Amino acid sequence: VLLVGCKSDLRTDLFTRSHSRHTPVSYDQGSNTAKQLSAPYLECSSLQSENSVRDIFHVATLACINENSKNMKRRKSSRATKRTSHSGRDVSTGVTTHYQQTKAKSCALM
Ligand SMILES: Nc1nc2c(ncn2[C@@H]2O[C@H](COP(=O)(O)OP(=O)(O)OP(=O)(O)O)[C@@H](O)[C@H]2O)c(=O)[nH]1
Repeated sequence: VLLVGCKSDLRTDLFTRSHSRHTPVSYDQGSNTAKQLSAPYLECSSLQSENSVRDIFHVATLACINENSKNMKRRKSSRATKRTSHSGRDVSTGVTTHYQQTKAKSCALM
């Protein structure tokens, strides 16, 4: 989960500050809410910079890739444990069995 504060330009917009009934959220408010969610906090303004919006997608993409690779590592290690227990060998020795080697080569990524 990423928490994204949008329209960050309104924080410094004089018209918004003097005429709007709503007060823009401060960086600290956004950041604290993100902490409660255990999520990174980012801000952007499509009005000020297209790059800032692109950066959000960049960070979100990297977060997805990292999450996927973590999940794959978790899946791999749980499969290794299963294989080891299936082969009846002790994992704590760190010895790679022939069974593990041949199975690892046959895995398919979807
Ligand atoms: N000040 C400011 N206004 C913005 C920004 N991004 C969008 N707006 C304005 O917000 C309004 C809504 O923008 P949209 O791009 O239509 O937002 P949306 O949420 O996709 O709206 P829908 O397409 O109706 O779902 C428009 O008047 C935009 O000009 C921003 O970064 N800063």
